[in-house]
Amino acid sequence: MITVALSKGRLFKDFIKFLSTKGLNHYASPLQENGRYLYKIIGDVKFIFAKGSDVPTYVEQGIADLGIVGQDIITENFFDVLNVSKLPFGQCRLAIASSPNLNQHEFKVVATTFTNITRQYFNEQRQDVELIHLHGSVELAPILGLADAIVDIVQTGTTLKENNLVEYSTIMNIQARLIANKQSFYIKDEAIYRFIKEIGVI
Ligand SMILES: Nc1ncnc2c1ncn2[C@@H]1O[C@H](COP(=O)(O)OP(=O)(O)OP(=O)(O)O)[C@@H](O)[C@H]1O
Ligand SMILES: O=P(O)(O)OC[C@H]1O[C@H](OP(=O)(O)OP(=O)(O)O)[C@H](O)[C@@H]1O
Repeated sequence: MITVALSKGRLFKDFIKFLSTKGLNHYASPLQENGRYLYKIIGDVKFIFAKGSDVPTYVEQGIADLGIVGQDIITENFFDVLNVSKLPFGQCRLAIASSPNLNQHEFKVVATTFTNITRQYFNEQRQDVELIHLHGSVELAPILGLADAIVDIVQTGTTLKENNLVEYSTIMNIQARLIANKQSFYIKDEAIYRFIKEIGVI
């Protein structure tokens, strides 16, 4: 038995679609059954449903052998896990955004959930900014004057557009990643290989 930690939000929906397009309905169908279940065993795979930012913790600690998580989460935080491969879903980007017609080089206060990535970016730009950490609805910050700009995830661009904000720069492109516990990857190599081959990741 191997354990796979899944993000239970957007990436979960994307993963189900990914499984369906590959004809892997023996996984997709039971996974999408309604309910408040926290894990599901399908054949010899146990899927656990966690918050995206907690997925690498379950993998790092060896509770899960594999995990599916956004690149943003594993870049923002250091986790001692194996970054096995990219997955063909969850595409989005981390971008600097604010009201139109401003000069990015004059931003002094930036609000974001991703303070580590943002700090590194502005350090590399040699631009001194104060960071404000927010947990969500980050777009409110420049609108209400809490910050000059934000660094946040942009996918379709709808949230920015509907709030009269524009993108200034892309900081990083993001997609889902398959990660693995370092020990499991060697100890449970056969079972892990069977699963990742079955879902067509290698
Ligand atoms: N529009 C988007 N907004 C946020 N994340 C997105 C978006 N598009 C793709 N992603 C990716 O999805 C990941 C979030 O996945 P998911 O929603 O499954 O996580 P979650 O933590 O369970 O959800 P939530 O944070 O909404 O509770 C992000 O880390 C990012 O890589
Ligand atoms: O470009 P778009 O397709 O509009 O997607 C981007 C929006 O989606 C995410 O927010 P989410 O819905 O997760 O809410 P949150 O801001 O409260 O975290 C992200 O933080 C942006 O606000």
